[in-house]
Amino acid sequence: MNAIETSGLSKLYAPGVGLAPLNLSVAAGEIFGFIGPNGAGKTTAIRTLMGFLRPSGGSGRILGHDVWHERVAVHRRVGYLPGEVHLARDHTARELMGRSCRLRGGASDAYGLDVARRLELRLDARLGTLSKGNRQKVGLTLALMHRPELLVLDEPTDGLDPLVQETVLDLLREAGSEGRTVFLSSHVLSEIERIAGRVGIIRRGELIRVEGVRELKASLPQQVAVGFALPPRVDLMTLDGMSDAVADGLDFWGQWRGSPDMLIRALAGESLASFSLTPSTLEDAFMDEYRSETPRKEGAHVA
Ligand SMILES: Nc1ncnc2c1ncn2[C@@H]1O[C@H](COP(=O)(O)OP(=O)(O)OP(=O)(O)O)[C@@H](O)[C@H]1O
Repeated sequence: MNAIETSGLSKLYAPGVGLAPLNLSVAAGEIFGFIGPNGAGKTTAIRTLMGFLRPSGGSGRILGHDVWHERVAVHRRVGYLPGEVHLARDHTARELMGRSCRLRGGASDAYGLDVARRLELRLDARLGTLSKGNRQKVGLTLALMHRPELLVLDEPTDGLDPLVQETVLDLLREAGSEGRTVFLSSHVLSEIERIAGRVGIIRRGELIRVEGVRELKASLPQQVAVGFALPPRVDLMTLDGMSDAVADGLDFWGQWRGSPDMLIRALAGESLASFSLTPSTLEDAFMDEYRSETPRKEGAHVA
């Protein structure tokens, strides 16, 4: 059974605004990254999946439960981090964790305390006095503490400093290696690239691409930069697989699609001062997707 399965699940706030029919399957044990620019529909999709928004059409199942009709069961089984963490100001993280354990029939807080320690969370501070980043740490601890089989996280590293961001990525990787499923949205493409196996790109309410991170990156050209020590005999521009090439004296830049072997063989008899072949990042893939879009009318983005 897939951890997440949707069939035409949609949420329209107004005609053309919101989430277009979404068909998505996320297998148990996957780390799936959900990426898209501001206003693309990530939070709408996540809140609809969690049963906080009533779907306008279609259906969805989380761990086998209907996302709307069985949302109580979904909430019991999923570790959820909302995009904005709202907490009772007068309580402390320790109190919220205690309450969460009691609600689960006296579940242990041992792992939660470990997560809180790793995130350097101040357990006894009044939540109303905490900074945005520290509130985020509380939200993360509450989402992770019962080792749920599915984590649904809306921008988990938002507002955190780089060291804590690293810790969050470690925690999510660990969840993945324990066979648990992680579905996270992020603007920080480099972090999705480092932990996710697959990504879905959402644009203007529509899921436009779902692909493995490796495949997505492999489909992109690599950036070539060559500095020749002596005038070259080879004309790199004519190589099959080279595009967007520019030569300036002894310097050459271009985009290479193909195996590095071929390029290195072509350069074998040349005298080089420098050579680099830089793999594309998820950021490049994302920008590529966005550059290829045809402009549509502002405000009318969902079919
Ligand atoms: N309650 C609402 N009522 C009407 N329109 C809304 C509502 N919430 C969101 N929208 C609109 O739905 C679209 C998707 O918004 P959503 O917040 O899901 O995007 P997002 O991808 O999460 O954006 P961000 O990255 O900025 O958080 C946007 O056009 C937004 O203005």
